[in-house]
Amino acid sequence: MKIEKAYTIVTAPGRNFVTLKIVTDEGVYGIGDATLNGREMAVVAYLEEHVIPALIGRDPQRIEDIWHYLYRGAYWRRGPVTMSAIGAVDLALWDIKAKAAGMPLYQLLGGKSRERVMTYAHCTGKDIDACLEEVEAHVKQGYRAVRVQAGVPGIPTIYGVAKKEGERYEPADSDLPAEHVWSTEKYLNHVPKLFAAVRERFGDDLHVLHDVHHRLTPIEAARLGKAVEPYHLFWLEDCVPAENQESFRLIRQHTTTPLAVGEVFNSIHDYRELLENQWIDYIRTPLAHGGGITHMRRVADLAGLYHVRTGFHGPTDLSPVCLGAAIHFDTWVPNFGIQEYMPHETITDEVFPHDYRFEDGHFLVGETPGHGVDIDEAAAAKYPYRRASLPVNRLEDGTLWHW
Ligand SMILES: O=C(O)[C@H](O)[C@@H](O)[C@H](O)[C@H](O)CO
Ligand SMILES: [Mg+2]
Repeated sequence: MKIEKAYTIVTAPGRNFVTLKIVTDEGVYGIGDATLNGREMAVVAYLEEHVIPALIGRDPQRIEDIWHYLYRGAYWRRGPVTMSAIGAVDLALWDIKAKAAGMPLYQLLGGKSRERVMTYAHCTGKDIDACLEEVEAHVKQGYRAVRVQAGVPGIPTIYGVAKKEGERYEPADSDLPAEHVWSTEKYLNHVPKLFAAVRERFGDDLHVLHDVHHRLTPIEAARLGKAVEPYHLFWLEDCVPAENQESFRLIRQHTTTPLAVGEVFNSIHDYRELLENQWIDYIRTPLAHGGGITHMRRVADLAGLYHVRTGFHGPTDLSPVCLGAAIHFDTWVPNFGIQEYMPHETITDEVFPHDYRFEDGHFLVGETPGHGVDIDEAAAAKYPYRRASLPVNRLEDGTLWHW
């Protein structure tokens, strides 16, 4: 079998997505997700100029060798653009291998470790009461786990909270970055009240998660982790920027609140100290940004040594291709924790037909050979790309702040 051609498809059904399609001389093809929110065209350029020409004529079944050719063989290693490009190739190649074998991807990985994949939903509100209503609606739909984010008095816009009630939030919502105002003091004084209210109304069994989006310093994160211990969160996510892995030593010394990190990571080396020192509890890197299945299963295995579980990123800015592949991975991986789920818009689902199903707060993996997600190229062509950016944050005095 040989790779005959490969090309990128950029489409914006609701939001931007980049897809890589690899076609073989035997007619079997595979697709991978190459979407990097707000930096889509950088990955397209990397794939078209540096990756696709080097793939033509290769045997697509040699996934491991192609991965190392693109990673180890490159002078410039790692980074989100490179690793998303490699991730897209890897997902497409696993799709091809599973199709050629006539197996759903989870079978090729080693078979089912569980019957269904627990997901968590996003519940947001302009204030605590509005957020509680969202939780109520999701519990009624069968969710066992919810991420809660509510507006904070005195902060005009909070990332992760929908602009209008009943709407979802879109991370990249303007041509150039919108500017948000951030106040750590107001946030830290308010947010524990949200968890107290959730526990009071919904009791102890519901899994409750929260995302800090990297806004705190280590000692502030320690204070928050400690303050919310009575409400036993499933996890506290991205409480500090994580370039300095050592920050987590300090946080861990102060709190038993479980910590999740990694949606902006792309390499096993980003995790090494965090895992070896047992400073975190969940890894978040999606397959599409972490070099695909070939690399992320190594990260998951390393994590497993330290009782750390997976909790893959699953926002609307990863395409159904990444989500579909993740559901196969989640069905197989021994140390699975939870899968994030922000439902895609109907037009997104129409462009990306898939066989995974959502039922009663869980995903059920499909049985179609491959990862079970396809792209309708004619439908994709109807939605042209438009630049969209994530916001930036400034403190109340104008200082540019962390993501
Ligand atoms: O789902 C999450 O946990 C997130 O933090 C997202 O809202 C990201 O910020 C977004 O996916 C960036 O592209
Ligand atoms: Mg997050």
